[in-house]
Amino acid sequence: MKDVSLLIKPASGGCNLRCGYCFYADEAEKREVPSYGIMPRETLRAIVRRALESAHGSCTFVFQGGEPTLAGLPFYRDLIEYERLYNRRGLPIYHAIQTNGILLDRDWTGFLKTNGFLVGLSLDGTKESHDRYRLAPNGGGTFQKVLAAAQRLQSGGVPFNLLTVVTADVARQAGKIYGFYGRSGFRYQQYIPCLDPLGEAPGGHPYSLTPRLYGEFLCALFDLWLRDLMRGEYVYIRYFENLLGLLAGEFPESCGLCGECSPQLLIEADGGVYPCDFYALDEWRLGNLCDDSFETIERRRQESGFIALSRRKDPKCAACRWYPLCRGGCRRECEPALDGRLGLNYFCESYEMFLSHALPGLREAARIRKR
Ligand SMILES: C[S@@+](CC[C@H](N)C(=O)[O-])C[C@H]1O[C@@H](n2cnc3c(N)ncnc32)[C@H](O)[C@@H]1O
Ligand code: SF4
Ligand code: SF4
Ligand code: SF4
Repeated sequence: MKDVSLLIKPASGGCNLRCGYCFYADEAEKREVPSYGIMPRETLRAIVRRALESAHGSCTFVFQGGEPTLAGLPFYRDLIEYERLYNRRGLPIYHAIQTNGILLDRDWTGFLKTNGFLVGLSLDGTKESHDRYRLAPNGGGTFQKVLAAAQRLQSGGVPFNLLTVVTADVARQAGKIYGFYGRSGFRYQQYIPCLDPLGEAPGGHPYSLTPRLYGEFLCALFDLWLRDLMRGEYVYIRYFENLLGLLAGEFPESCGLCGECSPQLLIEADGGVYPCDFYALDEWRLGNLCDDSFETIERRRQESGFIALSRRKDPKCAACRWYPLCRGGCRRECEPALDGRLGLNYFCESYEMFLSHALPGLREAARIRKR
């Protein structure tokens, strides 16, 4: 393999929060073994060794969960030690961690800084929208703690992206949230449409995002972002950045814009491998990185038809004028797949509404960025 990139769950689905919408808690509940516990050191060692001995380019280790900080700082110190042991060819190694921020004290931020971790921090907008669903086990809100973690990252000089789940509440407050992030110096932002649990008809929860609300949210956010760009203030918003790349003929970095699922490797705490964070389910288990080579896992991925299915889109996409910028979106938004074909993306209406609103502005943004 050229570059190896692994999404690792060191604490499985274990978490110190109880966010009402958590898709991973939903997936874990649907498995025979909901939690694989904390990853044993021997498993971590085997994974790091296999990755570093198989790669011919770089190695990227992304830690996620559940809550990956629950594995504890010594786990990550051992990771660095295993990398030192097995990186005999001096390959470049990159690190990232996606966290709810609750445990991020000065020891953590110091470690993340020293070892060049890129951090994703989950914050759902203002206190009002964040504290609606991102709750501690006792039911209390977590906004103040996450804000303190963000400030600690800022003062420690650790680069971080905010990840904001676009719930129905968040969608109604684009201006308030974007303004708050701007005043707080949070210039790297990613917004993820809130997904309803697998196998349920969408729209059944107070957090459920409707296609119309999501379309309106994207339009409002885009106008604010473009206004800032025209004033010379640049804010990174991952989706808009990917659209600019697509317009310039580049390959998108965001998986849902590639036109098909990319070959991801999600590693559970027992070393088990799955094709995507959204499909860490028993029926999609591809093997175990402690025992199986990357070639074996790749062969099983092909046999499973996971990527092939993502190419069989709803017929509406083939005739759609927005396909070059939408590409049918993420497969998880096209469930249920029936008769060997994906359904129409649940947010199709949002993408049509947004792309027809934003195309002239995107072209203008591309011109401004070229100057
Ligand atoms: C499953 S969490 C794991 C990492 C860590 N516990 C955290 O919250 O950042 C990864 C990301 O998925 C987001 N997320 C959780 N449930 C979601 C849902 N139903 N739809 C979209 N994103 C969701 C979280 O807010 C977080 O940004
Ligand atoms: S903190 Fe992350 S893993 Fe934990 S419940 Fe919330 S979204 Fe899920
Ligand atoms: S389901 Fe979505 S995120 Fe997962 S591999 Fe497919 S396009 Fe990517
Ligand atoms: S806008 Fe709708 S029809 Fe067009 S490519 Fe996207 S999902 Fe398909």
